[in-house]
Amino acid sequence: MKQIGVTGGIGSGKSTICGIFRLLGAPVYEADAEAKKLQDENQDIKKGLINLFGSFIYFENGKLDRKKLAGLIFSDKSLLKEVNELVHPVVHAHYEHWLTVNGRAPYIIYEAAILFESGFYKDMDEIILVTAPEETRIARVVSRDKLTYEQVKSRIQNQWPEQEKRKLADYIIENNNSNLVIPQVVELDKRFKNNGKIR
Ligand SMILES: CC(C)(COP(=O)(O)OP(=O)(O)OC[C@H]1O[C@@H](n2cnc3c(N)ncnc32)[C@H](O)[C@@H]1O)[C@@H](O)C(=O)NCCC(=O)NCCS
Ligand SMILES: Nc1ncnc2c1ncn2[C@@H]1O[C@H](COP(=O)(O)OP(=O)(O)OP(=O)(O)O)[C@@H](O)[C@H]1O
Repeated sequence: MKQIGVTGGIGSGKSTICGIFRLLGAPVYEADAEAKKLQDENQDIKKGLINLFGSFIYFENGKLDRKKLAGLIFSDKSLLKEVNELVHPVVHAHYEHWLTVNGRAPYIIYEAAILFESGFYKDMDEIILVTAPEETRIARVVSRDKLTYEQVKSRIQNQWPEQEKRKLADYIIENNNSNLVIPQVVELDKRFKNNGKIR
């Protein structure tokens, strides 16, 4: 079983691409979505975040105030690092467990926005980078999440520049508004199912 990492900057289209892999039968682990669930449920993360910020970072119903956390960490690199160091080991342990259940498929997809930044790319057999021009990505996220241009920019400033990611990627999916993405994903799916060969 191959572990395929899918990454890309904010708004590049990772989730959209992973949705196509899922339709083709691949198990997909969504690290960012799982991180959000674990921030609400895992007691070690909850205690750690309350220690760092105070109990106001959680709502009374026990859910994390993500908007508040985002406002604090994306403008402060050292706080972001502390939060990452708290959350990432728990997500990785959760993923290892998920693999024991889903690892019988020919390949699995591990989707994460900060696969390179976290260092977890080293555990992957191959890496797909999803790309789109920065202005396109910002426009997509502003429209999807109702964030401001500046809020999206501050997240981009905490992610590796595209040219650094390109150097470490095995495959690149161009998800601009002119390339068709489904054929690019279908070709990669064939390759991964056939052990690297295109038939
Ligand atoms: C800080 C949080 C609560 C803000 O929530 P919010 O709903 O506003 O944003 P959302 O989760 O939809 O993230 C949108 C995008 O922001 C960017 N982003 C998120 N976390 C990070 C981060 N730690 N570093 C850099 N960029 C990030 C990504 O491009 C992501 O796809 C949330 O982003 C979060 O939980 N981040 C941690 C995710 C994580 O650690 N993932 C990796 C697991 S190994
Ligand atoms: N080729 C495309 N053309 C037009 N819109 C697109 C395209 N690809 C993705 N989108 C839209 O852009 C937005 C961002 O895509 P998606 O959520 O897949 O990105 P992501 O990389 O997972 O984002 P994030 O890092 O913020 O989680 C979504 O609203 C999606 O529907």
